[in-house]
Amino acid sequence: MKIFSAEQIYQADKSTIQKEKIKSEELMERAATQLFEWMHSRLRGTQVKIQLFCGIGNNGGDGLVLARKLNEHGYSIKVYVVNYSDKRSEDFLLNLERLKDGKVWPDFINEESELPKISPNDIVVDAIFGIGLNRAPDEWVGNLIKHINNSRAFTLSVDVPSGLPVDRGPWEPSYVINSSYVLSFQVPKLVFFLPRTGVYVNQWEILDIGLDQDYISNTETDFELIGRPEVLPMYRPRLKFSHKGNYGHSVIVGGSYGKIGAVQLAASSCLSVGSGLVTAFIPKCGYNSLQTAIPEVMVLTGSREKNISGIEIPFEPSVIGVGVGIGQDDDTISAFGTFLKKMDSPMVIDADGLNILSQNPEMLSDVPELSVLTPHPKELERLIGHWSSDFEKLEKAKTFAAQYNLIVVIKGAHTVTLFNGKGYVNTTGNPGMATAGSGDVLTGMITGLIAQGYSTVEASIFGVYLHGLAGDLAASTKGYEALKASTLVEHIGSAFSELFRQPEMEQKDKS
Ligand SMILES: NC(=O)C1=CN([C@@H]2O[C@H](COP(=O)(O)OP(=O)(O)OC[C@H]3O[C@@H](n4cnc5c(N)ncnc54)[C@H](O)[C@@H]3O)[C@@H](O)[C@H]2O)[C@@H](O)CC1
Ligand SMILES: Nc1ncnc2c1ncn2[C@@H]1O[C@H](COP(=O)(O)OP(=O)(O)O)[C@@H](O)[C@H]1O
Ligand SMILES: [K+]
Repeated sequence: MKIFSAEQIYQADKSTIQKEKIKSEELMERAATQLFEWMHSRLRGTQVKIQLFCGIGNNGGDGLVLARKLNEHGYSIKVYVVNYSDKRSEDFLLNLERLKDGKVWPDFINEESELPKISPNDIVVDAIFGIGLNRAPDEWVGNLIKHINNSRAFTLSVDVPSGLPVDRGPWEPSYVINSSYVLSFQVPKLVFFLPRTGVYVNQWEILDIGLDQDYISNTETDFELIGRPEVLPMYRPRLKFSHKGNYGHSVIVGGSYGKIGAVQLAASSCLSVGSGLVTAFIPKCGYNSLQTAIPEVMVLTGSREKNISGIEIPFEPSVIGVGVGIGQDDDTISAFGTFLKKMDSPMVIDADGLNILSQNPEMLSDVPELSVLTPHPKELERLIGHWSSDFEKLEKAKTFAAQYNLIVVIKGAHTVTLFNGKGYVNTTGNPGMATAGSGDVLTGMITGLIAQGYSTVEASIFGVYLHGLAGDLAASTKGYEALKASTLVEHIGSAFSELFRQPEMEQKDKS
């Protein structure tokens, strides 16, 4: 699903209004009717107190239309207009009159007003600011936002949490609504998925307000949300008369004394994702444990006992995944540098492989083009330097990826794969995956997919999605805390099956 910028959403709005020959107030009515139906279908007339806080722009206008409809259906409502500016939008004004026609008179809140009482049992509708927010809210508005947050009432945000800009970090982090649920119009917003801004969004849902489909399909976006519909077409089926030679020979290079488990995890996930053959290249100390732990994996050892001091692979592998547990011994660093110079087909580089690159940036130009780098945020910072917001991070990482023609997979709660100026935002995964070795599993999975003929960018997007899905399936039986990286590997098979589960079966499972 495409993730639009604010400008693109305004364009989609305009294009819909022109094409359908409707007025903007009709689009507002349509959007707010969706909000109302969402609430009504859940509340079914329950007499809970609903406090609506509406700004003076179109986000506030949506709130006023919602208030009118709730009132018409007998809900117990209280409407506040947060009067932060005298530049009220036309559709806001129109709907203010319509609300008054229904005998609902909002209270106007300004700098001098007392903060209204909000009980934790109330429902708050947050329609103060939408995507039009373009500067820091005034202090008194910020204080009202803090007051709403402190109330602990269920807070339903219209389109976006108020105070959260959609194209940058917030000016003042405490002046943003902590939303229990965001009903976002037509398209998800990038800020929902980034670590510093996603924290304001507990849950979100898209309401389809029927914006111009042609505009939506023909407009290129900088980011795309990756769900099942996006990954399914990438899947490469296994053929009936195929043999192991058809699915590639992966090599995992890594490990050092005390960190052989990283290779074990990467190699077993590489096999589980379908690589035809897998060989591990490790220091001697890991030989027995690895051979015992995974009989299916072949093992090559270097000349040293405790670390890798030279990388010699006596055959032509389909792909190499390098770096997990490899350490940063001086000899390992120079072995890695020499190895990069020799290699010209894309590889997957993780963990200490990335740290070696950060400390020896001259090696970066030897990394084969279209290789996949899989940093967690700390490793990324070592590669591209410090950032002051998620947006700056993404920009810097995009520039870095373009400079070396690489794929950069920024791991996290919503892993973002960057390639060719575009970001692919993953939707699977859970906090149970914040555990030792889960990154090693991802490295093995991406490597194993490339071995089978997936392009490196597809392997990254598909691998990240499948890795998160394996995590979600694992968490559904193990819970978050007990989830171990090896449990992820065990769930790769069911993650594949889950990809093809039919929607009817989902319905059945829910009942
Ligand atoms: N296609 C869509 O997605 C639709 C969007 N609509 C609504 O329209 C909203 C956008 O409306 P607007 O463009 O009117 O903007 P907002 O309602 O988000 O903000 C109101 C206005 O306040 C001003 N402002 C911005 N930051 C401020 C600050 N810190 N202090 C004081 N004033 C500030 C700006 O001039 C802005 O236009 C969306 O979020 C959505 O709720 C719907 O009404 C119709 C369809
Ligand atoms: N809160 C989270 N939600 C979803 N996925 C997560 C979360 N925390 C970590 N992950 C995933 O787990 C993996 C962790 O990788 P990494 O930090 O390299 O771990 P390790 O070095 O221990 O292998 C990444 O793929 C990341 O996206
Ligand atoms: K809002």
